[in-house]
Amino acid sequence: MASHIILPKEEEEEEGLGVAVEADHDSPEPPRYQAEPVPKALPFSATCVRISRDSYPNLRALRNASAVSLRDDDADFVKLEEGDYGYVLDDVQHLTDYLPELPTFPNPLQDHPAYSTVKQYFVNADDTVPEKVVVQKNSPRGVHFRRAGPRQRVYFEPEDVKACIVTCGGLCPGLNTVIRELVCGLSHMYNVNDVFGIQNGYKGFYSSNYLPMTPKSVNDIHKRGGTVLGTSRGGHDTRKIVDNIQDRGINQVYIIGGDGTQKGAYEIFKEIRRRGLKVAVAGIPKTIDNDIAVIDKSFGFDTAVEEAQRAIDAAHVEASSAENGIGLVKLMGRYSGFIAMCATLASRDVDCCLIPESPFYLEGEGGLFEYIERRLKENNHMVIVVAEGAGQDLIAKSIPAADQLDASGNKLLLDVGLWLTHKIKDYCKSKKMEMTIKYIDPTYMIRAIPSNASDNVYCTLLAHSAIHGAMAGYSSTVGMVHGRHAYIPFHRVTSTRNKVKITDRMWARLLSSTNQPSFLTQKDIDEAREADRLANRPPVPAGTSELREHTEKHPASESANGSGDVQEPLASESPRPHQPATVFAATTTSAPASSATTCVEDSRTLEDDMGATGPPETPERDTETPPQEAEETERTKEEKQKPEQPETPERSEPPPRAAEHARADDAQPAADVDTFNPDGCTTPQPAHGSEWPDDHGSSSSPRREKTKPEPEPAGASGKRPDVASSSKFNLFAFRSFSRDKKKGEKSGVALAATAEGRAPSQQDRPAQGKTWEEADKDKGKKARWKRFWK
Ligand SMILES: Nc1ncnc2c1ncn2[C@@H]1O[C@H](COP(=O)(O)OP(=O)(O)OP(=O)(O)O)[C@@H](O)[C@H]1O
Ligand SMILES: O=P(O)(O)OC[C@H]1O[C@](O)(CO)[C@@H](O)[C@@H]1O
Ligand SMILES: [Mg+2]
Repeated sequence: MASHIILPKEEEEEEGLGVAVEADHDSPEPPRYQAEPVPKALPFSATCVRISRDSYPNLRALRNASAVSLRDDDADFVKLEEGDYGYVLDDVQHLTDYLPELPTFPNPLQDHPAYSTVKQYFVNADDTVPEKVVVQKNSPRGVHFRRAGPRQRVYFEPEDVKACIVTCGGLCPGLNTVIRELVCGLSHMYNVNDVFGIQNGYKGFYSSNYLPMTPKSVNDIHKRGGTVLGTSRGGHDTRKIVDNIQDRGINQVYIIGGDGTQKGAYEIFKEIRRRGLKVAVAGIPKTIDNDIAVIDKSFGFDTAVEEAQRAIDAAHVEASSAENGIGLVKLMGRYSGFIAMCATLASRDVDCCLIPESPFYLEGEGGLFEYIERRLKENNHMVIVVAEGAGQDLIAKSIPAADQLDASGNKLLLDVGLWLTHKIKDYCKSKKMEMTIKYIDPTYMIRAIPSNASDNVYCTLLAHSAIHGAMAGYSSTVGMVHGRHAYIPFHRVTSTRNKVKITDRMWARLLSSTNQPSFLTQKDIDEAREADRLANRPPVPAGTSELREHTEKHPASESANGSGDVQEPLASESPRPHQPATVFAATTTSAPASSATTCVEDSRTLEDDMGATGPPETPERDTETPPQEAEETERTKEEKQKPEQPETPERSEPPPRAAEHARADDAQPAADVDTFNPDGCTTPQPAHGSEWPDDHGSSSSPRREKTKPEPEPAGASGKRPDVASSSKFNLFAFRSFSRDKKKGEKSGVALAATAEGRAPSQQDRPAQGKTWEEADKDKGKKARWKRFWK
């Protein structure tokens, strides 16, 4: 009888693919691995084709490989391996890359009573995880990452391992769980008992005693917030750190921290490699802001979003208990507004969410003040959520303050919550509006709590993945990519930052959930699209001159080369004209429901702008044409074709504003098409790779108590129509259009006559011997010929 062990997805394995320890519990037990003659283990990396980006021979593969710009010195550490069908592995560093003759040992897990019963517990050495799971026919395929997990052969004997753990940067729920699971995992899985804690971040390597850690000493720490090891910013001195690692005989370094910390880990690894030390470096990404690139989400993020609900609930209670009450909640998010966005979507009590990625303005049509006034009139109260990095450009204008940096070089932010509170108060006073505003800042309270159940599980798996990787000789960051754990090269997570994409579906869902104005001008939208396009450009060759040229050309992508710590929020420099864009890409407003043809074309254009390389109906491009060029050619083609389009009433050019409406509206039905995701992770995704639930934007949630008035028809009052309601209007229009079209399939001619308010005449009837459908076709043909000769 086979034993039934229910495994988390990470451990599940397709039969036959893995290198089985036990192929089948019913079959006689196969001989133990060490009983067989052990071939000299050849790590996969040793078989890799090492390709520098300067000399990359195949442009197509290069384009598919990466949208990441690299610094020259980072390019030396890139290990790309090409396979068939555009497969590219962006591999991680391995000890044998610089110490080729290292001996290997059987993994002690094979004799472990807990693990040896598990079918195929060891991952196949060739298993990889794709960076992109949603691709189009002609779009770049992205790269693959090495799958995390235990290997059959390891590069350390348990009794030789001396491991250390350090936590750096800001706090985050789950830090203690990761520490605990590293200590327990090393001990329980690999019999490693020499584990030390480094106190107070990077500087602890050279300025504090190392703390011995045992499973017993860490047993309960996951129930506490913060980090038992202490943390700090600044103090990264690569040479001193590696001197200490070397002097103390440490050979596995586990580094838990955010983007800055991972950059530090990379520097440590490079120095270790330069010195030829047999030391594995494992980075475990930590950030409450969820701003680390590539990975689905960072640990502690779920806990933070959950805890933020309590603050939002309190704000809602305060606001709804007062006349014209406003509850304002500030949440963390220096450059990325994920916590604010997800807490807003989860709560349904929020009327407005402001994040660093989406610039906003206060006064004038479509501004925040106008919206507040309207919302209070409609509902008597409102809740605003603001991410700490939002509106920094606006504050800087009204409170001139010298830019200050923390010890790690991060910009210190001004308190947007306090500033907004005063601004709103002043505005209401000037309008003689009675109101009460309560400002809640729960930021540090959220960060300080222990992690919730799902984060605890995630932390455990991350710790285990890190241990398996280090034991197998890899140096990398670990993380979940589309629900599978992977080893990700350091350069991948340090060269870009994960941000909310305001041109993506998730932000559109938020806008339609809150009904807030998008605050975006057409310029903002264009800039955001351009940024998306740049993020999806082919990689920049490592050659200095080309890189420099590229960086000068595209300053927006500067942050992508990893040169600067601070990345300004998108479009923050642009002055905020008091003219709102009347649309937000895929969600907005009212328009004539007739332009179905434009619908197809424009939604395609939208997809193009967001990084897709072309519509399915376009002929396949020459694979060697760089996508930017190809895209431009495509656009030029389209533009050239435009004047030749027939001047039917549906296709006549609307005035600029109406054209925007039409474009956004027309994109609406196509909004179900997933937007292209050049970074592999624009919005955090739930574990197991499923899409975000599509009903985030639904206003019918039982939790949403407030009633929203029915939208006025577009243009009726000259006011900007509500985003969500007008989207529904458009969806309705689209549906009725489809219904009509179906009927028209029976007889468009007859239908046209009916629409004109007359019975189908003899003229409308099909010619003798012809069906209604054939008559329709004939009519279409005639019209086309007419247009052609014209
Ligand atoms: N480019 C870099 N090179 C080497 N070390 C760095 C670099 N950037 C930051 N560090 C070091 O990493 C540590 C943590 O950095 P930082 O304070 O920016 O926090 P973080 O890891 O980004 O976490 P978070 O921002 O989520 O709180 C600091 O000790 C800092 O000195
Ligand atoms: O006050 P500290 O410790 O510098 O941390 C504040 C920063 O840390 C973060 O939580 C990132 O870890 C940011 O959201 C925030 O700006
Ligand atoms: Mg950081």
